[in-house]
Amino acid sequence: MNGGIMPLYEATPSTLQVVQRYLSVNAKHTPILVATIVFSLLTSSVLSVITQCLRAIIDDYGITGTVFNTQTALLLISLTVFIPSQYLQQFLGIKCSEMCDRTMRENTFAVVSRMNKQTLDTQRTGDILSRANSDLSQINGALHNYFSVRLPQQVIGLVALIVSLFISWQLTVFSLAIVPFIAVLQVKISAPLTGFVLQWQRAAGESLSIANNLMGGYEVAKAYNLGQLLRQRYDAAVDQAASSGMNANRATIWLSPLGQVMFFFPQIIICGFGVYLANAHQITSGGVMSVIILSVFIGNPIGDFSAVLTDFKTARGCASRVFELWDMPAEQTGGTVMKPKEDAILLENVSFSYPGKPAVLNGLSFSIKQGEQIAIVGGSGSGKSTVIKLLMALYRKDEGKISIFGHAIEAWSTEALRDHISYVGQDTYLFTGSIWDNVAVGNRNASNENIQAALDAALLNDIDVRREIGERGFHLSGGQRQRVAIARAIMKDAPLLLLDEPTSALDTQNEALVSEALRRLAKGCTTIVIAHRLSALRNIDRILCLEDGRIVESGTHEQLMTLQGAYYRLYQTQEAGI
Ligand SMILES: Nc1ncnc2c1ncn2[C@@H]1O[C@H](COP(=O)(O)OP(=O)(O)OP(=O)(O)O)[C@@H](O)[C@H]1O
Repeated sequence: MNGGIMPLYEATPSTLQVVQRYLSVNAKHTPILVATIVFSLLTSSVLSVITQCLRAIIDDYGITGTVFNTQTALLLISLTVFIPSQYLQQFLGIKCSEMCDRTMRENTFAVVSRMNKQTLDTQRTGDILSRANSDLSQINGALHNYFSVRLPQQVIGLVALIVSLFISWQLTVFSLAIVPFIAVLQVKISAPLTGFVLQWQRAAGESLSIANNLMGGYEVAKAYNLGQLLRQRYDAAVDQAASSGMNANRATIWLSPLGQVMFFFPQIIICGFGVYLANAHQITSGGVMSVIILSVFIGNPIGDFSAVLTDFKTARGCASRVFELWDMPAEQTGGTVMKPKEDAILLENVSFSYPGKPAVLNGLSFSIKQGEQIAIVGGSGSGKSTVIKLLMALYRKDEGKISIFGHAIEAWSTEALRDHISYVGQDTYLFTGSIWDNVAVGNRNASNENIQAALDAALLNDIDVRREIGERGFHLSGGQRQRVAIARAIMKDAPLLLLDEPTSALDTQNEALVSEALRRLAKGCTTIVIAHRLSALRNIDRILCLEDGRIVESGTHEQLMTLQGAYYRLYQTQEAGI
């Protein structure tokens, strides 16, 4: 079902490993967990006092004929303490699960934002989103139940068990004799649950990927009438999710009646055996009454054992998927914040191939002086964009040497390197918000005057820059989007400018506007431009012609035309409109 997607884990981690990792990530929330347990203990102690008081009241009534005594007063005080104690226990339990969820979500987003591009290429966005959202929600749901209801129930059940043993160990032990057998049966039935949950979540990720395709490529999907095809794929993924979900539920359906038996069976035994013991004067009637009340508190966590198991197995499966995401290789960090030196860019014998693909760059060498403006040209798929991706450290070269502003690319801190680069691509990504917001992200310390100046320089004074531009800037034209990207780059004011066919998707009028904005942006910058229209390169300082992953010609437009080599042929082909 994963198609060509790279599996992340070689080996599935054990339950213990997943639990240990979860606990260590959330270790900082231990105090709140301890507070939950303390209030659960307080609640259970109060409950025990209440049952003891009831026992004494019933037994004393047989002797004194009155129900109003110190036990009654204690009972009333206990009931008063019980309410706030139970409130705090639940409140803290919920807070604990919410804090853990927050930590998990923050860590997951941090991991996604640091993801290595090479690994990202092999994954599906929908699957990543599903792990970062639905899997985390499943874990939170299970924890919410556990910390707010089940953990307090377990603490109360444990204290009730101790008190019950104290009142009559024979009655308590006998009534619970069946519990271990059913618990073992439940553990066996629930064994395949984690596997089903994993399949279920994977299929959910697949369906999200397909929905993502429909929304992301809406126009193409409509233009090619892909609705039905995508629907079929979506239905198949949802069918797979439903059948894995049903398998998981089938196991849990069996667990539930067994839980009920575990809850009721002890009570039936206590009633029968309790009467027998009372008749034999081995326990008072108040004692039997107390054990019956306590058995409800003991029975609650026992009866809920199946639900705890289901939640645990579900959360375990989802947590292992989330941790799998966390273990994806991150972008290389470290390196130093360098001071740019004289030389701008130097590539020596650089080779690179995408994972599992033939080499794209084969011993590529060129250098660019500071302030120089060069163009890289070449046939489709010759590796022009790949050069730009290497310079932005999105991918790491396989061999050779890349140095930027006098320092090897590996020595740079990735963030510092990118602070020195402005990039404008073919398809500009704009964030939801206004034009103003999108330009302001170019330099978070900029004044309003600076932003306005950048908007003016990018020829954006014909639009209301404060209006919302829709998701990804879809309420703007292609030319307007490009000019927003240029204004953003102007704000950044970086010394190295990388332009990857920024005008290729534009009509002539828009191209003229964007080209003028680009000319203003490039002033004083070292610039590498990948250009599709070769006739626009007449004024560029130098043109590098790429073929088979290496530079085959270099010179000005005039020089290369005179050479009548690779560039000349490209030019002729373009002029002929082929
Ligand atoms: N992420 C990727 N994973 C695998 N292969 C890739 C990836 N990106 C590009 N390629 C392949 O690498 C080769 C070079 O691609 P690149 O985008 O650098 O070419 P280009 O010269 O910019 O092409 P164009 O002018 O058509 O945009 C192509 O064969 C392409 O299919």
